[in-house]
Amino acid sequence: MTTAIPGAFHPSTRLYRFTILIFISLLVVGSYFAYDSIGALATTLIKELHIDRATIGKLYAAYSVAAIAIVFFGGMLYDKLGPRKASLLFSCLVFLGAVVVAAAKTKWMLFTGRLIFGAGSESLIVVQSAIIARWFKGKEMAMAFGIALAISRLGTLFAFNTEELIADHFHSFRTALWAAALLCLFSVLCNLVFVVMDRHGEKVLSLPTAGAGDKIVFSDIKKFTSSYWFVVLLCVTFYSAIFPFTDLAADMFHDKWGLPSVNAVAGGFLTKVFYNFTHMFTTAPGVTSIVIAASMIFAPFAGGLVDRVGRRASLMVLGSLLLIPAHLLLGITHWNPIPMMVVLGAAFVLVPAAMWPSVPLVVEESRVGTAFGLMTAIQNLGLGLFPLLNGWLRDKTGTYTSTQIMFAGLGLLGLIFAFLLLRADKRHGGVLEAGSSLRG
Ligand SMILES: N[C@@H](Cc1c[nH]cn1)C(=O)NCC(=O)O
Repeated sequence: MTTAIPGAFHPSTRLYRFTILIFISLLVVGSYFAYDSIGALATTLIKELHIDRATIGKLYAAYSVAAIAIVFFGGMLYDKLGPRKASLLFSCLVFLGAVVVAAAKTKWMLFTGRLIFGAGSESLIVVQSAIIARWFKGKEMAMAFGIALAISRLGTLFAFNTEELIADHFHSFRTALWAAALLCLFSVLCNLVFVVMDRHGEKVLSLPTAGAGDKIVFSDIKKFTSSYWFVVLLCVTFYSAIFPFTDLAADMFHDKWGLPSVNAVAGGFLTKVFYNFTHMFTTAPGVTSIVIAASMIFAPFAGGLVDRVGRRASLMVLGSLLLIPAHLLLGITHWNPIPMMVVLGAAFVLVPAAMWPSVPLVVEESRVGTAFGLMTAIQNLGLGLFPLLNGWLRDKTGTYTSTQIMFAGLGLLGLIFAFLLLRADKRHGGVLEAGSSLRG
């Protein structure tokens, strides 16, 4: 009798797992790009559509309202439909939402598009997290989350560094919004590759199939431990101090530091893109994207570190702490903003790299989709409310000082929740603080 040796691209190999990871990361690149198209184009949209900053905030709020309404059910749908059907459903919804935004002739159509887009996009991010847990639990999970975050955030980085350029080059902000829709279509195509690979892997490795989880009932939520709830509270305060800030940061750098929206340079479109990317420290959207760029470079390394040494709760304490001085200094001084943006980028590595992979460690496997869904729904309460407050405070006071103090306050709240998480984790056996060597 001969024993078959698995080939180099057998589903049990690292190569197969990491190839799947690339495609499930590309699955959300389009939606990350489209999400921040609005913030990246804020200065142009305000001018061309005659809207105020509060309306920019409202477009983000519309996204989050839809997400709050649907994302929890999206998590449950993942547990019911399984990764393939759920990801296809939501990536098509993302594409549809982006098309409606790009084609919008009225303000109401723009809001409808953001609602459809938000319903699909946040559910898709939940599905992405659950798929990573499916393929990487007990292996290189934090590193996988780190790589996925880094690749997904490519969408954000490109949005901030190309959207104004596309609008400027083609003399139309609408072309920039169509570029976002096109990238969402690319993500649907990446989804199809994932579907084929996941189906094959499921057969060969006997992975749990759709609907294998127990029936989800609302009362199950009561079974989540205090560690889970502190992770959720930290998630909402931490992300409220990052994304609602970047939504209008390009406008702040334009307004307070006088940075231009694009660097005017002669040549073709690609020359302009290349020049603006390599001079990102000199434009308002470029400086905004420093938070994203810094986080992208370090996310996979931070993930690898978390897998080895653990200390998830401690890293969340450190990351939350960094937010406070960075936001305060941006608000109350006219110092060069670049160092503060790099510090925010460091926080934006530490907390997410430790936080997202903590969820599968503190909830039962069959509840992972629901747990991510619930966490993302609650996160969106902040992602919906704080862009509104940010825009409204800026319109009312004429400066961004008060909004920066608000973001520093959110950092302080996050720090308190991170300390409470550290204490709760000690009571629950220290699973979050343990590294791979401790867990065996
Ligand atoms: N729920 C998302 C929000 C988002 C940002 N850009 C597009 N969607 C999220 O929290 N993503 C995780 C991250 O750290 O980027």
